[in-house]
Amino acid sequence: MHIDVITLFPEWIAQLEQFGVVGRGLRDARLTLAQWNPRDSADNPNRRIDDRPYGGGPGMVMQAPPLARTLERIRAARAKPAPVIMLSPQGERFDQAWAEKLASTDGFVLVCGRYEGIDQRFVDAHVDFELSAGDVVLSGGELPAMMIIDAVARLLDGVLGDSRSAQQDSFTQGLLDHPHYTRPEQALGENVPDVLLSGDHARIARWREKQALGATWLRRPDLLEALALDTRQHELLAEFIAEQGT
Ligand SMILES: COc1ccccc1CNc1ccc(C(N)=O)cn1
Repeated sequence: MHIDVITLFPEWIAQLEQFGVVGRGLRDARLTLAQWNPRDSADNPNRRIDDRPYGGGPGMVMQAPPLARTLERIRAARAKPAPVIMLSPQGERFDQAWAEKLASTDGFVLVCGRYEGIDQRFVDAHVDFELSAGDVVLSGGELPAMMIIDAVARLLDGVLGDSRSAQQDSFTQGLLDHPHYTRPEQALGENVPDVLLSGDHARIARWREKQALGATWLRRPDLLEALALDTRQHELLAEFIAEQGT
């Protein structure tokens, strides 16, 4: 998996190699990253790559030609053409399903805009997907890009310690996660739920699924709508709801 990132702050993206499981994945080359600065493709001595918006208005817009030349350099360096994804508040919401989709590709290009945005002619000519990290306006696409890189890297073989299937991430099977506890057994004046100390793995799995169903019902009923719960899950959720009143 190879990810090319077009960004005005290449050293910021390169920092991903320093930290955590994704950093190790990068150092072990489970996935590889390359950063491309559009300023290196500027056609002026001041390396300007933005200009004032036609039609007036505040701020600056990233110009199309330096971005297009940057993409040409990426194409020349890469064997196969890869999908071009631009991060923007106008994009489709990035979610775990998108992470799974991207993790099954050979790689992609991430375009990080700054300023008020990117000249629409670059978007029309070269961008395959516009993705958004959420309904929030940021100073640039770099943080959403790093979020995508992290979410995808975790899904690649050899990046997470134990096999990924052992890491029941929340959103697995479309539910929120169950609560987690660890030592010490007494902490902040509270104990650990007895079931987790019982050693009864079937009972523990049942409790965890019930908590995941309950948390989803309480916080994200929209996710629950999207799921076809089986009979057992309906019974577990009913039990959770019945206990809510107590
Ligand atoms: C006004 O900013 C832009 C406008 C257009 C493109 C890029 C930017 C850069 N900013 C971004 C980028 C992404 C997200 C997101 N929600 O994923 C939020 N802000």
